Amino acid sequence: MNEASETKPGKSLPLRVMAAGADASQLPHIVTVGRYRIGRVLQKISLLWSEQARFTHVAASFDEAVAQVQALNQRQPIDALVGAGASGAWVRERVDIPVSMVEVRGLDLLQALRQAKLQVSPEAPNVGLVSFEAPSPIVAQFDQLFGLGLVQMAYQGPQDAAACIQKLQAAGVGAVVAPGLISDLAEQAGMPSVLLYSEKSVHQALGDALLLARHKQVERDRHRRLETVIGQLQDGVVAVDEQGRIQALNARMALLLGAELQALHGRLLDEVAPVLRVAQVLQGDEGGEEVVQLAMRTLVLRRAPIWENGRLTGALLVCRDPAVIQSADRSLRANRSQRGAGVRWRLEDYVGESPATQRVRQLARQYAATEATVLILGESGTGKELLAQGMHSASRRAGQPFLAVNCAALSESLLESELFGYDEGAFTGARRGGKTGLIEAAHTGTLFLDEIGDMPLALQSRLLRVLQEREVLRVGSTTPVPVDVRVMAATHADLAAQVEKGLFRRDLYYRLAVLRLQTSPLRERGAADVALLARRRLASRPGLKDETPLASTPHAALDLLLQAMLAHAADYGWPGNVRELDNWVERLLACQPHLCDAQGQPDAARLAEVFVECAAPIAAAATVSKTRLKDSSREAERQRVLQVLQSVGGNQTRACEILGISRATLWRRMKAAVE
Ligand SMILES: Nc1ncnc2c1ncn2[C@@H]1O[C@H](COP(=O)(O)OP(=O)(O)OP(=O)(O)O)[C@@H](O)[C@H]1O
Repeated sequence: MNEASETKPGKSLPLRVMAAGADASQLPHIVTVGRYRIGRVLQKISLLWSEQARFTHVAASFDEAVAQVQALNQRQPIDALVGAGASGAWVRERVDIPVSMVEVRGLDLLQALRQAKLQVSPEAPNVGLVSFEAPSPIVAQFDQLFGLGLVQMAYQGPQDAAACIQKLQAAGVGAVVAPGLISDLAEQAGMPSVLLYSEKSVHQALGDALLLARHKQVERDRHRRLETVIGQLQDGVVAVDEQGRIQALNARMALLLGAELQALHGRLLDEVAPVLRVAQVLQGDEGGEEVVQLAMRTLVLRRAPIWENGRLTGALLVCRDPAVIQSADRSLRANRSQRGAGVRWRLEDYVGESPATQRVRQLARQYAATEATVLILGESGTGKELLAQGMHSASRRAGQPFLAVNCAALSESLLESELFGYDEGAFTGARRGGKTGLIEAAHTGTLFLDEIGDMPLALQSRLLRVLQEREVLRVGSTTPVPVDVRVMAATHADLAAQVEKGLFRRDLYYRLAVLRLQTSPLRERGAADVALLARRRLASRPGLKDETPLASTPHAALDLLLQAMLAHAADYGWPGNVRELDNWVERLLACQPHLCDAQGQPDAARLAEVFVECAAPIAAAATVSKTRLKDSSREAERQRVLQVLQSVGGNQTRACEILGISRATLWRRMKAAVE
């Protein structure tokens, strides 16, 4: 047999034959393995398949073949292998690539035996049949039945191949049918041999290899896609198989593990980074989140087992930078709090040129630049919320949520869940998934607590904890959530006096009153401020908001009316402050035609009729001392509330509109009225 054209052992021979125009790199990569005779057959037949696959031939056997296949796979991933006989089985046991084996078929065997029989000599008339590992019992039965005179023999590998030839010679075998190695050795020993495998079975093996390769290729493409996807992630991601070997990871994870991405594939993760304790998850532990130190960084590690069809097939580990989590958390909370994030006012909207107003504006501007808690004191309708919003807008928190809650308007339990939120199942009727409280929702922004003086004592303690610890505990939860919230509080009440009476916690009072603002009631701000405010309010009404100055035509008449209205209210106490003034302006607009006489001049009597509030008792009160003025105003307030409520049949919303006060103020005044 001619061995001259044989590829030198140890060299890989790429068979570069393919259809014109096809992109070779897209074709599956199949490697045929075999030396000598089987090697040549594999190369020859694979040429015929070159349009369907890219072939490389490894002309080696056993361990040498294993080493070459592995090296080749590193350079150009192999989709499938084709092997035969003992060497093929040897390689199949040792590499992680699908192998298609060249099989021996019955008819092929008979054909081969016939060919061998034709080559025996009278001195050695027997035909030998060698198979790998064990002789075939079926062939033995055939031999017995038909008296073929076959000498069957088995060999276990390269170590007993030479001995096998000697045994064949000793048994008078003149020609042998054998797999690659034995048939080659027989030829070398001068014994004619026929290859056990037919060309047909080699074709069949190549066809099977192609199917395996296509399957592998699809899997590899999927894997590549997965790696591309996880490559985009900011987090470090690694997936391991059930043994803890790295199957896929991204560049970020490779960086954290301190090695090249490619070099990490297939390595045991527990050896590379024991701190990730992957073995624990592979034992079925559900993992969860924990903080670990990796590559000199503090990371949040999330580990999860991978289950497929009820079987644990690996684990997924994700390492996150806490800074990324914090920023996501911030934006989540900010989004969540959109429900109340509307800030309408800025500090410039706090109108007034009286020294007291200017001073408040100036102080508010200074406070806006700090992070300290602010307590705003003043009567209802004097712009306390306006100032809080203004400071928020002028602070570094502008753009973040501004959430307001009126502590007087809610019952204790409602206020508690509104402010602190609750966990799922915290109480009967608690919403599924729990609820985020306003304190949490205001994270990175400002929380405005209106009417803080009305906050129940139990909640005062909880609020104090938030201010001291900078964390909030949801109702029913034991895990505090860190928050970064600036608190501004407001009250019309004399909080210091409430502290003395034990109605307000002293420690909370000091916490809240780090910075203070005192708004002035309208009656103390002087006629100029009142006129200025009234004009601004009038000018901001829809339809009047044009370029034309109020005092010129066509608004001159209106301005005249406004002046008359203010003159009429010169001694009025404005218990509802700016909100009430607003209400007056509204009334003025609505009653405008009725308020003028036939000459178009303001009619004092009609004014008095429409603006009844400043009739005798209040006007008279304006001349008495400040304290008495307050008392008389309060009395007037009470009377007016009762009067208005009566006139609207107890409809509180309507009464608020008429009085120009908030519901909380109405509620307070109603309380005072029944006391
Ligand atoms: N100095 C001011 N300049 C312009 N508008 C003002 C001023 N003061 C109050 N207002 C207006 O009066 C109305 C009530 O203001 P705001 O709600 O801020 O008062 P408040 O003191 O918080 O009242 P309450 O205690 O009843 O909640 C708002 O429409 C606000 O714009």
